[in-house]
Amino acid sequence: EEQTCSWTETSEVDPALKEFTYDVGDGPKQFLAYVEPDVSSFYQEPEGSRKKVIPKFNGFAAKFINLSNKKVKHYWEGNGATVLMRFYTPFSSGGTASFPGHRFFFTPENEPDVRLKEWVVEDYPAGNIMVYDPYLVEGDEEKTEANLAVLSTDERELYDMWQKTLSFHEQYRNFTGRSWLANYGTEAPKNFMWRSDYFGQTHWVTTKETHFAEVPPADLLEPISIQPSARILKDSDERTLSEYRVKGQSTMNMTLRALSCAPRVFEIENFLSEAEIEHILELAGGINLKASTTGDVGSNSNRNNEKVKPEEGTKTRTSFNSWVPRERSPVLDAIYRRSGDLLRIDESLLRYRGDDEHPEVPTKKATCESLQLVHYGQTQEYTSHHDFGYSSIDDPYNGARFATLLFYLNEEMEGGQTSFPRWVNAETFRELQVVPKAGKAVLFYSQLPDGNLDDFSQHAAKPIVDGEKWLINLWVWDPVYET
Ligand SMILES: O=C(O)CCC(=O)C(=O)O
Ligand SMILES: [Fe+2]
Repeated sequence: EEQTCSWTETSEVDPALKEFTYDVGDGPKQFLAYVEPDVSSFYQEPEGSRKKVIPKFNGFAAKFINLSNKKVKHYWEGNGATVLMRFYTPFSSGGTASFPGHRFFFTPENEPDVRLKEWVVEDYPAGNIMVYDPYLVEGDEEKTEANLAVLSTDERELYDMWQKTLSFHEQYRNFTGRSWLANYGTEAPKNFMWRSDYFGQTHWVTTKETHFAEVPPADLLEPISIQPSARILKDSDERTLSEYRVKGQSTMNMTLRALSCAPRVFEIENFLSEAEIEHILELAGGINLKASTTGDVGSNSNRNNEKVKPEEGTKTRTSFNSWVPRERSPVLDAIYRRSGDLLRIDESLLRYRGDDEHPEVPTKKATCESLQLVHYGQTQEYTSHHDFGYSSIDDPYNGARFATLLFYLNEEMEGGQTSFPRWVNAETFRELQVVPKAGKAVLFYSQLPDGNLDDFSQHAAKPIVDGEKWLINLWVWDPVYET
């Protein structure tokens, strides 16, 4: 068989995964936890030869947990203003990117003056997880148990699941130095993850989805079928609209280059061709972009936790965006297939599937979101945030965003870099900045190889100083996408 990527499949375990023993109350168990390697290894140098530089940026993910059977309101208090963030349904969690010293509080749903619990965010990682538990009497199990008697059996089950998660979190943090931001029981990602062992590490992967050399005529760019049976391509099948692609090329190589090891960030030059960019921007011309609404890192359980409209002046995201489904055009479908090859994720996982396609995956739905088209004008930005959210404690799959692919559609704007302020390195306290270049893709993972959410994946789109920025992004989930 012809080799299609630089990575040979082996049973080798990622050396950053270390076994530790924990106990959440039902006996000792083993877990393979991600332990951040010594920074020297990122430079391929002997252990201890380099020292990690503490970044100037001191923000991180603050996760709030409502361990009560009542709906509560979550407020942020800062800069002299009190801002309602969102509602939390019973036993749900949510979060936001925060900084040491920030103040938050919970109130009952209809009593804004009653503060059920207040927090001042501490340093990382101590300040990661904020719990409101009205039943707990510190150091008195008997009284706590008596208080818990008000819970129904179902509520008690959720409460106990949270207790296991919190207990695991503490043991995991003692072992790894990081907070456990996922639910207890979350497994290692099912999807393939490219290794990023040292700066500049490269991987290559081939794709049959070669570049479009010209934009096909409009009548060939109509939406395609969503029927799984119409989507299956055998290896030997010709790719769609091949007469408009680069001539004489049946496969194309893509090279991933590691920009950061913790978090794992790669750049891929020339992922999109000029013609593909032209097509996407043409589509964009017919799309009515809306002001971006995301501001606080949500829990995935949007069905429960209503967000509230961010107040003017507190928006973390000032760009405009729109969702573009994969089936919108055959060229977009090709870009999804190429993205699947890049991530080494079967393309069928990135669309609605037939019964015989990946029956081991518990849903038929795509495990990714629609492409998101984003436009930033002068001064617009997306302040530091995480792409992940928190799955509900009773989500049997613990689905969460896994990887983000950003595709830049233009270049030479001033500002507009994608920054990773917490990248682990031994040289500078400044953020890692990726400069947009037309056709370039950036890949980063929001999960760690042990299934935890990667707090260090925090990133921002720097404000546009001059010009504008166009980009599309693709969010891939693991193991399933649930809303
Ligand atoms: O615009 C960028 O460079 C980053 C965008 C981003 O972080 C997002 O859309 O989640
Ligand atoms: Fe993002």
